[in-house]
Amino acid sequence: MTPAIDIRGLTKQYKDVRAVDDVTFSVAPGEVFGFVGHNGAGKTTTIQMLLGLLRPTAGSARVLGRDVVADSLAVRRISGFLPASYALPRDMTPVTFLAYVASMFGLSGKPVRNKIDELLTMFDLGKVAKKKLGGFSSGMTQKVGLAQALINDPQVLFLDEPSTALDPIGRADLMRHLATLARDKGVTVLFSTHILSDIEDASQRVAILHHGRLLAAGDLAELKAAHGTPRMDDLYLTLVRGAMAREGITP
Ligand SMILES: Nc1ncnc2c1ncn2[C@@H]1O[C@H](COP(=O)(O)OP(=O)(O)OP(=O)(O)O)[C@@H](O)[C@H]1O
Repeated sequence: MTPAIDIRGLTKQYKDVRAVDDVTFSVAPGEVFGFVGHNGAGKTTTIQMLLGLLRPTAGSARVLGRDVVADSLAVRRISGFLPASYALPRDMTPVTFLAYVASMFGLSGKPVRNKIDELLTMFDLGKVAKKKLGGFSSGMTQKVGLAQALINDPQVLFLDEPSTALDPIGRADLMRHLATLARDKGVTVLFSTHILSDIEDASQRVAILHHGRLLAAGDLAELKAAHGTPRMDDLYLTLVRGAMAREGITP
């Protein structure tokens, strides 16, 4: 099966920092894929390269067959993106903001109004649909962020640390939404996180990044079995300690 996201030797060198170092993995169509790493591991840089927002120093990547450098506009058209940090326009409401994002994709009229209603219901934002975004809590802001990422009915969804601002109920709801999108609509989801329990709840397959390098990628159950670690946090610690030992760093 052709992967939905295919990353080969992807590398990003900033002046003196190799933020992403020769990373290779793929994501199958319709899966919720977990992209794990500590703060500064290179998750955001990778996602931005996949969306054509940053140019790789080396390597390549394709999203549904489109090259992320040569065909970045096409990639963005079929993708949804929730950045790790962003500010919503304080004077807009969820309705006006979602209509605005839709207009960036050239979408308007009744189909967009229906889509906005669907997203407001999905994220339980109906009661605040006409309230100014300036007064929203971080959890509600996150829900509006997720709604905007879905306005264009994306085939691939990139979520950069989507659960960070959510409380336990919001987090469980998010994981349920992601599973539903993948199962019912065939949406491919790549979400980054450093919250290991999110991965266990949502993903069958994962990639684990450490200081820009891929420590492991594949089926989570198989990785746990291969390393004799029944839990995700044990697997993560085992892989990180192994990497540190190879680099001559004592924990
Ligand atoms: N524009 C930049 N110039 C120089 N270095 C950068 C730049 N952007 C990111 N970096 C560095 O690249 C590395 C990877 O950063 P990145 O934001 O991709 O990590 P991350 O895994 O998303 O982290 P977090 O979970 O904290 O968001 C870090 O060392 C960071 O300081």
